[in-house]
Amino acid sequence: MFFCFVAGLPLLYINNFYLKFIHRKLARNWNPVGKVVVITGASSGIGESLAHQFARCGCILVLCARREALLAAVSEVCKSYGAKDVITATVDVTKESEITTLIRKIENEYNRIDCLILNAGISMGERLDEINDFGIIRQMMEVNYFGSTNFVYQALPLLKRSPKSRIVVVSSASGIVGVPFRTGYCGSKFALRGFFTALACELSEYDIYVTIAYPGPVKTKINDARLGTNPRELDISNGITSEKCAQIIYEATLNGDKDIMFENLGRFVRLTEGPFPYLVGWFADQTQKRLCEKK
Ligand SMILES: NC(=O)c1ccc[n+]([C@@H]2O[C@H](COP(=O)([O-])OP(=O)(O)OC[C@H]3O[C@@H](n4cnc5c(N)ncnc54)[C@H](O)[C@@H]3O)[C@@H](O)[C@H]2O)c1
Repeated sequence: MFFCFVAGLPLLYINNFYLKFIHRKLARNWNPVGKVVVITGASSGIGESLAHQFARCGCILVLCARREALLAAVSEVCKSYGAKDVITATVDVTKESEITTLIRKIENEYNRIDCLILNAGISMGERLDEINDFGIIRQMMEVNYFGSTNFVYQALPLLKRSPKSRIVVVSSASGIVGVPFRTGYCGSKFALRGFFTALACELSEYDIYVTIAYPGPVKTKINDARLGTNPRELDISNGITSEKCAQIIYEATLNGDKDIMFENLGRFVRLTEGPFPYLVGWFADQTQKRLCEKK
């Protein structure tokens, strides 16, 4: 039995590679020029870099986040980079009515969405028994999970009006492996994986491509807004830049890839999390403890 499994592994690998090839072939011919690209959490970090990346391709950008002044600044840069048009909207993704208003606005202006990038998110840095308000865990789910799932729910009719449209959700490596000090964060990102994997199946008949990105550390200001009374800071100084992260996400979006594992470590974790859960769990535990410094 074991021998059959080991001997069959290369076959499984080749099969998977073949299916990926077919998938990319079907997703092909999606030219970003003039496409309506909606990005949540576009005021800073990965979202801002994604806005720059798509602006350079002459896209029509709809940028949303909560901080109006920052959004306006991102919009100016995008215009100078060649965006065909830029709309900014102050939207808190936890507020259903604000999402609805934006979707109506996009429908009136463009009557379609070609690419929806669900990037808005917040982080945390405390153990569950250090948290003095369970509201933190709820807030994680409200922003990271319900913010993205409600947005895609409301945007679906417009996504269906565009051939081969794209949905991209920015999860995290912590959406594949549980790590300490991040129960709520991991919970929200794991949940995104389940939701969007299922949604990808449902949408295949409409020729809509769903990409889930699982970045490891990225050098952004995400730590500035982490929840908690005295949260630990995850040292992301050795992470990739947000520009690099955006470029990887952009290429996977064009390919219509199902998921994105970022660096070699991420790919290793992906391959080993199923067969070697104790090893991956121990490794994640050690790494997080090393990276998290008490403020
Ligand atoms: N930085 C990392 O190391 C890292 C690693 C993996 C995944 N991620 C994920 O990448 C995404 C972007 O994070 P980032 O690192 O660029 O951090 P960031 O803090 O620079 O960006 C987060 C963005 O989300 C927006 N946002 C937060 N709450 C919101 C709300 N309620 N409504 C609307 N917008 C809201 C912020 O205003 C900001 O524009 C997040 O989903 C995060 O979980 C980050």
